[in-house]
Amino acid sequence: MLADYSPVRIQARNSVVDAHRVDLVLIGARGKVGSAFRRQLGNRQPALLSEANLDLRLLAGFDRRGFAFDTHGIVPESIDEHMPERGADDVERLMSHVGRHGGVRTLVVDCTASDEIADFYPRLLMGGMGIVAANKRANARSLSSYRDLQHAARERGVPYRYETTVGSAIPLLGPLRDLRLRGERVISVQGVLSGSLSYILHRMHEGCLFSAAVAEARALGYTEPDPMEDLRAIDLSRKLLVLAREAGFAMELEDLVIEPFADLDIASDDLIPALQVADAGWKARIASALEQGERWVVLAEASREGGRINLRRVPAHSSFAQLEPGQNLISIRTELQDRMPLCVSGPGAGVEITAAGVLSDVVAAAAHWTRQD
Ligand SMILES: NC(=O)C1=CN([C@@H]2O[C@H](COP(=O)(O)OP(=O)(O)OC[C@H]3O[C@@H](n4cnc5c(N)ncnc54)[C@H](O)[C@@H]3O)[C@@H](O)[C@H]2O)C=CC1
Ligand SMILES: N[C@@H](CC=O)C(=O)O
Repeated sequence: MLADYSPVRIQARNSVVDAHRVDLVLIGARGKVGSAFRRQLGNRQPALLSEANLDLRLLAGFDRRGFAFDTHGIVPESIDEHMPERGADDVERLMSHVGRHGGVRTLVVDCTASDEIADFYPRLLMGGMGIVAANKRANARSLSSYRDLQHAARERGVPYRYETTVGSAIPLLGPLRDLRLRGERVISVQGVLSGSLSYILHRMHEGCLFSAAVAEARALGYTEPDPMEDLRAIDLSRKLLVLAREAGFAMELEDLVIEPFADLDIASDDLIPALQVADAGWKARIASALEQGERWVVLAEASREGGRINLRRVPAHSSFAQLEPGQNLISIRTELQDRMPLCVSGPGAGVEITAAGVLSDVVAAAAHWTRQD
């Protein structure tokens, strides 16, 4: 289970240098994104050491059921077999323990969809730990708690990155931040921001039934752990809120007008059969749009005045209607890019691509610390 992690010195340009060590604590370690992240981390560790002087060690990993912790570092792929059961209060103990793990820079990587874990962020940042999150919850709370997190990270000089929370691995929040730093005011953002809804609608326009399309999106790892969060546009509203705030709009959830994609009252463990009640209705709506040369898309948009999410019919030749299944497209209008808005596009969901985005954030977070040395 343990890797041989003696202190690492590496050969670089005819001299020997110490690698920059960063310890990782992975939460949601055996979830879909967490597992893919571990595989990718394990594959990249040697190259990151030799090419970027980064010694990224997996110090701890845990999920709802178990945890593993070793000060020497854990081989990322070994967690599946070696994760003793955890007790109810272990998260609290583990977080305190990690906080005391003196001297070494520690980065908490949150691959859960958990409010309980998001509650720890202020303490982690104020305690000098960095955070990389695929979890959207913390940034989608009140504007003041969003700002407090930004402030805590800045004050303590620790990295806080969450690029994958909007548009998966599409570079979106970073470029938005760059626009703001150079003083370019964003006027509005608009786009197809949900990977699962993009996939489901695309498949329905190809003739797939609604319930079957949802089942496919779930099997592909595009949906949230609870797919109803996608269908009710709850996940999408979190994304829009984060995107709007990163664009510089002082936005609260109440400023968004949200039309759920499918507002079914389902309290069943057997979700897919329960969704079949909506199959016929969707079939008719899709047929009617196609007959008129149109397609349905779920658009999310925000400006300083507010935001909205709704299902719309758009001409079949328009950019939003032409997306591949699961693809996102975001158009950003700024003072300097108004007539020709800045557009970014790419896969909006998917386990491997999201894990790759998390790994990019981890590397960027480690590089943030490296620059302070
Ligand atoms: N699948 C995708 O395309 C994308 C996913 N994300 C985000 O990634 C996150 C993870 O998604 P998945 O891997 O699909 O979910 P998942 O359900 O497969 O995994 C979640 C993991 O978190 C753990 N967990 C939940 N609550 C916990 C708690 N209180 N303490 C410790 N562990 C806890 C679970 O045990 C599980 O290991 C979600 O926040 C999702 O929104 C973000 C961008 C894209
Ligand atoms: N459920 C999300 C996945 C990424 O956050 C989506 O459908 O976009």
